[in-house]
Amino acid sequence: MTADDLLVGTGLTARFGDTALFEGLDVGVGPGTVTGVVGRSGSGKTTLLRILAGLAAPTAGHIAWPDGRRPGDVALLAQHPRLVANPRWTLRRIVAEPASIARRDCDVERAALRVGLDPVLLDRYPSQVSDGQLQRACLGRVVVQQPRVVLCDEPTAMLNPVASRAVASLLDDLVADGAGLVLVSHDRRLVQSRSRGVIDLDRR
Ligand SMILES: Nc1ncnc2c1ncn2[C@@H]1O[C@H](COP(=O)(O)OP(=O)(O)OP(=O)(O)O)[C@@H](O)[C@H]1O
Repeated sequence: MTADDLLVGTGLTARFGDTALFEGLDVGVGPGTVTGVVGRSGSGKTTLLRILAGLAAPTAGHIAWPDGRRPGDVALLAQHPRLVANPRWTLRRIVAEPASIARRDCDVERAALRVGLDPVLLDRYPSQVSDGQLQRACLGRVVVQQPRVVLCDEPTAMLNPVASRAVASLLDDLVADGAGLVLVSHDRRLVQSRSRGVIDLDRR
């Protein structure tokens, strides 16, 4: 953790029944940095992201935004886009939603191009596109939202190697623009080559 961290987790503990996923975990997310999270399936990676996003409470410990949290400051890119994307919305509406919540204009086509999504697909519904295309639309939302902290759960799991490299490069761009990234992945190479620090939930 450093003095300019945007988001700080202190003593984070997650327990379900008798099972402790992690205990006393300290996490700092600084601007323009990547914090990696690795661990076997079921080790608690998604649980940790949900706690950092404020979507779940830790069993113990707390999270804080030292200089305050404003609306739109955090985006969670989910592992399974179909579970989070509204099936009744077009991709255009899905991508644009953060701007409409913030009551500002956005260039949806530009965001689509930035994440490698053919703008022709913007008028389709989630059931009419592939998992990888839907994942790019969810990434397009992050581009539109411009959050200070991006929490990514296995962002390349649904993608072929070419698309994975494109997403990794886009995440690198977001970090270069100053976002703090928490990157969960089974791919230790993807994580280790980018991260300021790596949290290994298998070693806790
Ligand atoms: N709300 C809950 N109630 C009970 N158990 C839960 C709950 N949420 C998660 N778990 C359990 O906690 C463990 C960790 O789940 P989590 O989804 O965080 O793992 P993960 O490391 O992200 O796994 P994967 O790599 O397979 O996505 C799992 O055994 C899961 O069943």
